[in-house]
Amino acid sequence: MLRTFWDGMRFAGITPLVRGLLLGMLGAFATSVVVIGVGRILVDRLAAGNAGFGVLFAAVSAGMALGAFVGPRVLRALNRRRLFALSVGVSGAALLLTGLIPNMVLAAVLASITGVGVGIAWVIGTGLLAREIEGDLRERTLAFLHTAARVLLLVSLTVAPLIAGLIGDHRLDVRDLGYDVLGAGAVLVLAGLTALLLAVLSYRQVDEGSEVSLFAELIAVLRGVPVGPEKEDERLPGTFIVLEGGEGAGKSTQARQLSIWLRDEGFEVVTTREPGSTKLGMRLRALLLDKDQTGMSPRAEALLYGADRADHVSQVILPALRRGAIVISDRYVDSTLAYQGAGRELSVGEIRRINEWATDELVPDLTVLLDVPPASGLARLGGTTDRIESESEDFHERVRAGFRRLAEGEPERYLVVDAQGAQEDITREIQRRVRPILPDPVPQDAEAITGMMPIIKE
Ligand SMILES: Nc1ncnc2c1ncn2[C@@H]1O[C@H](COP(=O)(O)OP(=O)(O)OP(=O)(O)O)[C@@H](O)[C@H]1O
Ligand SMILES: Cc1cn([C@H]2C[C@H](O)[C@@H](COP(=O)(O)O)O2)c(=O)[nH]c1=O
Repeated sequence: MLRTFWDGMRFAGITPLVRGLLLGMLGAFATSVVVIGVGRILVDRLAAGNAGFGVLFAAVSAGMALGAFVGPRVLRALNRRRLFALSVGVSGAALLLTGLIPNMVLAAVLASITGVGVGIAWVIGTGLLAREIEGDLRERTLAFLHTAARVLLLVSLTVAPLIAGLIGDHRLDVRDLGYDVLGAGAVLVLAGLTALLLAVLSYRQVDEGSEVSLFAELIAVLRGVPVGPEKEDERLPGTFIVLEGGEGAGKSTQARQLSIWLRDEGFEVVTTREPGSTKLGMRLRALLLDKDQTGMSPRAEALLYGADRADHVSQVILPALRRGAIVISDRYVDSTLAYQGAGRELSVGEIRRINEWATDELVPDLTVLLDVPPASGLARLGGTTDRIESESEDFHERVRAGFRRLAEGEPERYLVVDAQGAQEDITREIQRRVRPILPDPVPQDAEAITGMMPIIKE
């Protein structure tokens, strides 16, 4: 256990985000276990007995479940990183108040608030960690997190009651006013203050430095108004669909079928691909796939794919989406995350950030992952292979696993299809998934028809 803990400590500091997440998650978790640790002593002092402890325990657990399942959905307008640090702070503040105001009813309410904070922090924290770190490192970091959580549980069940006992209960009389200082309350205050401090430290590490202050963002969310200047992609009238997968998975085939169907349905469709859909892109494609460039440094490779994408987004994809078209792209950011991230073993978190910048955070409405064993996909291609196709089998296996992990991380935005099935079946499966996200078809002469409406003419 100690070894896992130590290993994790060494890796925990890789990026400020990971460090901030671990600090915050452990801070939040500590608040819930301290409630359990000294809860027994607290309810005895408040004359609430076994039933009181049961209520306290149930309040924390129910709060955690509520926070995990409902919190991020209800508060989805708030930046997730900020919501993370804020929920750590809320669980600390609730714990602090529980310690300061010794009252059973209030303790139960505050315990549930502590639980909600912990639930939100845990669910956002694990999600962001999974996105930020890859493979073995992710396993180690999660192992570290779980070991540290167990240590915290052990400490709060043994050391916290001991400290509460050592502090003891005292009565403070100031003039006519009396205040009961409880040992258990003091432990809760200390733990609450620690969690608040960790929330601040965590906030500093995880916040991306938005131009909108946390306070302004909170007020906007509570009032139900948009936070800061609306991002352009939230207002784009078009629909962005991406086909991803390894070599020979059938992306071009399915992109073609999809565009034929959508055109028949009356939509303007732009079919495009990466790399190589702009003038600059064509030159980058030639360079990237040229076998003479074997040995190109992985970072240069990732940046060149990013450069192609930046040009592609600004010159082809965004203008089409602004017009309200349906854009179907054969490959997008996930290809870099899978090929250069998983395949070349670069940091997926770093690649993601570079690409967020390159694409101005344009995210597809739907990504269809055509999943095929590399050997089968490559066998379909035949002929000569390019620089990337001729990579080792291990490389292509890592790429496939990388794609699948991305889809597992965001199941609502992906359709994963077994690409070994018959082409027609795959086409039908894609159509079934695409249909619900389509806008109402616009007739070709819509402008003329709209212009004829009397109310618009006047
Ligand atoms: N479901 C399928 N079953 C068998 N063969 C298929 C299937 N889908 C496509 N193919 C065939 O596999 C070959 C590669 O298909 P396609 O070009 O669509 O793949 P791709 O994923 O775009 O490839 P690349 O990675 O080179 O871009 C083509 O000959 C195509 O006809
Ligand atoms: C976008 C993108 C692509 N690649 C690789 C994947 C393929 O081997 C080639 C593109 O060829 P295709 O026949 O058009 O599929 O480039 C990559 O490694 N990283 C990327 O971001």
